[in-house]
Amino acid sequence: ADPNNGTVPTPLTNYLDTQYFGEISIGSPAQMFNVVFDTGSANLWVPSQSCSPFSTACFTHNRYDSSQSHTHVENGTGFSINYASGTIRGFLSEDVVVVGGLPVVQVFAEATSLSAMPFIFAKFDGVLGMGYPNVAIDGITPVFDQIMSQHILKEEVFSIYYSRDPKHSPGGELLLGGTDPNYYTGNFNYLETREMGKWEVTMKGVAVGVEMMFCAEGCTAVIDTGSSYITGPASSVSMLMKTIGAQLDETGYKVNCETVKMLPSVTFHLGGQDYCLTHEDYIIWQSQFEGDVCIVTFRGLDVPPPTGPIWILGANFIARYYTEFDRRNNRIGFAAAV
Ligand SMILES: CC(C)(C)OC(=O)N[C@@H]1CNC[C@H](C(=O)N(Cc2cccc(Cl)c2Cl)C2CC2)C1
Repeated sequence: ADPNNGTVPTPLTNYLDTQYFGEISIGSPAQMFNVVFDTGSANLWVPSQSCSPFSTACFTHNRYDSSQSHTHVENGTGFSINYASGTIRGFLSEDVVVVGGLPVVQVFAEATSLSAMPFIFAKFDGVLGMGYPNVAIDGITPVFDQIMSQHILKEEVFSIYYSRDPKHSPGGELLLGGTDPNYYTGNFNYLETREMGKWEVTMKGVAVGVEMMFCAEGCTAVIDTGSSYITGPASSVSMLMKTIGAQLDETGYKVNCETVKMLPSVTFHLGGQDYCLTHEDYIIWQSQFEGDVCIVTFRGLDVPPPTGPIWILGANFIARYYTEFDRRNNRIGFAAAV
């Protein structure tokens, strides 16, 4: 009998409200890795033991050593990902991957070069993409698809809880096969995924306070558990930041901490519902020795057509709204997070 009745939890660590990751193992005997469960991508990669000696980001992270695993299967096909934020290059291998105690035989990438930016800031070792197969590079079947084909999950869904405060424990939870009532209240509101095969929905507008300011004619919102912040078209975000009196410096937007209490809410109109973020949700208040710093968790990012222009709703949105990703019905559900 399955103690979890067809659901599989993985506790997540919350690093500074910007990186949420959980532990998986690869190989036999198990080699442990911390990975971001990223709905914005669909591949699994971890740093490789055969990393180039010049890749600093590799040596500060756990590395997979295929020579130490008796379930490793050679593949060797080349692999590379160009993120907006950095690049990784490597080659494919196959081995047993264990997520929440569930083993799957999985093709994944061993990264032999990781761009220093931004991976030297990463507390996690790698990325486990939770996106649809058609987003997967090299046409590799993603981990969640391999798990669904075992027909052991109660429902073909997974849900994500991100805590809002690094001091809470756990920092979050990935639940395969269902939703976890410990982490949400009220009912779910569902939105059909816009384009088959991506975790994105149609957004009907973005309001600041009571005033509709952006996306009034409709736009695309990507629900991306692997992004720290909310991003929108650079012009829209800079107008939004001007409205709340935020200044842009080399690390992002900041506001004077004295003004935080008076900041307006920002509301996202999704599927007939209003999803409101208050300053509590979109300001990260950091007390530093030279005084408090108040970071605004919005970034401008212009994604070129045909994909863009898009808004990306990342960790700070998900921390407020518990999210269910439903592969059976191709829809996303939101409920108020506890
Ligand atoms: C087109 C395609 C390549 C599939 O696009 C993507 O994969 N798009 C990914 C979408 N989700 C966020 C991913 C990302 O930016 N990072 C880097 C990152 C994020 C937060 C904090 C840190 Cl420190 C870092 Cl390094 C990966 C860790 C998830 C890119």
